[in-house]
Amino acid sequence: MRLKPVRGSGITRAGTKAERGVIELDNVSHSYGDGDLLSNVSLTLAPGAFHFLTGPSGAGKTTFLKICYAELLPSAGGVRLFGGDLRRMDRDQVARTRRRIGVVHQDCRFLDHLPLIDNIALPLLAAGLDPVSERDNIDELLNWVGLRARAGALPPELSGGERQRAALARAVIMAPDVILADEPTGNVDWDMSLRILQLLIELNRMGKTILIATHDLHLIRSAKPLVAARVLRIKDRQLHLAGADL
Ligand SMILES: Nc1ncnc2c1ncn2[C@@H]1O[C@H](COP(=O)(O)OP(=O)(O)OP(=O)(O)O)[C@@H](O)[C@H]1O
Repeated sequence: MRLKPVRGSGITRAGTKAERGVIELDNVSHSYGDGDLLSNVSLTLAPGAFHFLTGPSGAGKTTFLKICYAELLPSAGGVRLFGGDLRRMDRDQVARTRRRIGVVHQDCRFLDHLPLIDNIALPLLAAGLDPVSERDNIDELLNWVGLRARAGALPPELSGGERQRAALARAVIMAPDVILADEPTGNVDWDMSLRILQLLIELNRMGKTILIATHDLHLIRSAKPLVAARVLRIKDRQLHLAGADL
């Protein structure tokens, strides 16, 4: 799979030379109003790195990812995306920057009345591009995730594993530099979990930076021989680097 950059996407590589990390959080804290959920968390995601993010249910993994892709501004602290300070970006800059980050949402977020192929093309439409001219790219992506025969299916007709792979295809349609995946193997059997993990590892070998939030320690252990991954754990509102004890 080549994952060719989408033409005319407006994605800028300006500032790349100055990048230290593709995503940098500096002393980030976040509260939904009832005490800090995350407290003084810092992280630099280096280009091409592969990270897992784990922690118990409710620890703040999804919140952490939302901060990383600028869906949520943290209550305090700094966020830099591809070298740019999020708080100094205007709406257009934020939109362009977010196109460089592909997200696999925990709940997949499909439009149920649209066939799978149109759901995968949605990010193209949102970026003002013509999906028809990207048809080869979409077909190649569907092939890559093994869903070419399901292109016309509606999301409710898909199995859990098909939905997760479709969500991954949609996350990479804009050829992002970073992929954030929130429980991408939730509700699928073990063979399918490994298949999805392999797809994410393949993307990493193409140079993509990967961050996977998962509570599945078995999945993380299975990745060990396949990829040099760092494992981050949210515990007691802090981010820790997990050791060999995992
Ligand atoms: N928009 C919101 N408003 C208020 N509270 C929220 C909001 N989003 C999340 N929370 C709360 O913040 C806490 C952390 O939620 P989050 O989804 O980030 O955790 P998580 O580690 O991803 O959990 P899980 O593994 O169960 O998906 C939870 O108690 C949740 O109820």
